[in-house]
Amino acid sequence: MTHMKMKKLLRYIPFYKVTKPVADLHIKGLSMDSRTTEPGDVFVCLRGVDVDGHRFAKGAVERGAVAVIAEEEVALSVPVVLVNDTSRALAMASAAFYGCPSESLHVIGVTGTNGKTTITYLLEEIFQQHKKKTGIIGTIQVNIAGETFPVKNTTPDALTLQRYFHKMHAAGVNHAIMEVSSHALDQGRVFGCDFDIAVFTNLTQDHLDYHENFDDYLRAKSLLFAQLGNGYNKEREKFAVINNDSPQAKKFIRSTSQGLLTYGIFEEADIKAEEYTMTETGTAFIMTTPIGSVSIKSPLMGLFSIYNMLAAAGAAILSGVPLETIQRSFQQTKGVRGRFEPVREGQGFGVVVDYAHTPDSLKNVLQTLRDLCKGTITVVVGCGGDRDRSKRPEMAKVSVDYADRVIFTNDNPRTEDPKQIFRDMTTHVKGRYKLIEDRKEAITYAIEHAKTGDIVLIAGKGHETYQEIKGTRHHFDDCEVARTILREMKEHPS
Ligand SMILES: CC(=O)N[C@H]1[C@@H](OP(=O)(O)OP(=O)(O)OC[C@H]2O[C@@H](n3ccc(=O)[nH]c3=O)[C@H](O)[C@@H]2O)O[C@H](CO)[C@@H](O)[C@@H]1O[C@H](C)C(=O)N[C@@H](C)C(=O)N[C@H](CCC(=O)O)C(=O)O
Ligand SMILES: Nc1ncnc2c1ncn2[C@@H]1O[C@H](COP(=O)(O)OP(=O)(O)OP(=O)(O)O)[C@@H](O)[C@H]1O
Ligand SMILES: N[C@H](CCC[C@H](N)C(=O)O)C(=O)O
Ligand SMILES: [Mg+2]
Repeated sequence: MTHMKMKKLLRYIPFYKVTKPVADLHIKGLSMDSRTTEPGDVFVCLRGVDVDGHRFAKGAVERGAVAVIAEEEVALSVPVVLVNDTSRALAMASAAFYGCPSESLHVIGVTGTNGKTTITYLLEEIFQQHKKKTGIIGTIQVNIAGETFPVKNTTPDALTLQRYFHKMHAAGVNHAIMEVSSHALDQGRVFGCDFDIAVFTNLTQDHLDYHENFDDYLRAKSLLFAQLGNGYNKEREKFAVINNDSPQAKKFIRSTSQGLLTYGIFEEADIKAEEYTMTETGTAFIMTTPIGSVSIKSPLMGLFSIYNMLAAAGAAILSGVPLETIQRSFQQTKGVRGRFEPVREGQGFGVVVDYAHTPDSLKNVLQTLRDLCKGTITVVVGCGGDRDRSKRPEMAKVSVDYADRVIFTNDNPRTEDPKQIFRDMTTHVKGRYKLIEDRKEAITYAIEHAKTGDIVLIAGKGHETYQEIKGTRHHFDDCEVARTILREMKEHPS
């Protein structure tokens, strides 16, 4: 789509008031950033977390914006469309501008504190086995039928998101799988998106820097289920796939009026894992489902991986995938980059890189390692700067409670002083840890002190390839660093 009539665009925005007639106005695009606005664009003023986009409306008009969507009157030479909520208006306008592409895609949204990326990749593998063309949007990257794009956010802004859906549609993708963050739900980034299936993983502490409290975090997450079925396409049935073992399951179930499929291990559920076992090589269980039972063997480790497989299986079954395909896919899965990823250079101890950056995920991973480890467990971990401060002492406590040796180090201090982050982390833990600010030094120390049968967990950064310090991103990759150290040790044994 290269242009559209403003009149048509406005049909998708339910309530608005215009300051000047827009009947004959042709628009060439939408913009939410005055720095990149182009002639013919409609500029949408977003009330940001840092600044108020209304301040930039004039600048956008100077760059050629032909209309502005705003929440308050702004004195401009072009028509201003007044709405209650510009974020949601942007989402609807973006969907309209790109021809509502999500309506013609089979869209699966995954939300929850942990497991989103993993489940989306499990689903990508299943659908590819099922010979579907996939598009995936999430923390690691966007991948549209094999073409990849770097990401700034786990869930992109509404305009970028609709552009990706449009690209998917044009590339012949039929299955779009995406992570939906609580920030995205709160800011209406996915408001213009017609989800067919919404998956809930779990809800534990994170992001309380952004959300006022845990209830506010829950409310944001539940919006995905509340908006299920609100799209224009009423022909296809919509489903919520809910983890019934989560203490919050009922609240999510109550948020939707659409179909429901539950999964779990301990509570009653439509999809259940029974007789599960865990070994050094993975997990095995019997998966009972509404379409039959199947025996699952997978290289994925830990109880949390079983939950991720059940969630993926739920969405896949609702998408018409046979159980045998799901079974084969779980057996052959390569896992996800930076999620419980082993680094093997022939050393006699284990090194695992994992993206655990919340108290609950760290606990899950350390518990899983405890069951596998014959020796001692060392954890190398830090807490991100400019993020939830209240999770810092919790993550430190989990480290000290579940690992034998604890090394606290930097993990993207961003604009914060690392020493303040360490102070926050260690207020309630006494002794039993070592502080090594430089992450490479910390990893080196952990690996050099590991003995046969031990395990070193390097947590928090997973797939990330940078360390952000004072606004600058320096190249840093946990797997790469660990591999280099292990190789040097092999070449120069001391
Ligand atoms: C805190 C937060 O959520 N920030 C997001 C938000 O930016 P913002 O509200 O701060 O925007 P702003 O800088 O205040 O600007 C407001 C408006 O003015 C405009 N502007 C600004 C300056 C100017 O000169 N001209 C102009 O027009 C901006 O384009 C914007 O439209 O909206 C942007 C567009 O959607 C996001 O990219 C940005 O994410 C930042 C980068 C971020 O770090 N977000 C994190 C916290 C986040 O969203 N994380 C979640 C979850 C991660 C996970 O757990 O997996 C995610 O989905 O990534
Ligand atoms: N179902 C789960 N329950 C608890 N912890 C999990 C679960 N799945 C994965 N984890 C842990 O959480 C970490 C992050 O997993 P993943 O990247 O799949 O989650 P995410 O929800 O996408 O996270 P983010 O919000 O950062 O994008 C993993 O490295 C692992 O330690
Ligand atoms: N998407 C999450 C990832 C955090 C990962 C951790 N390495 C950190 O930097 O805190 C966030 O931006 O909050
Ligand atoms: Mg993710």
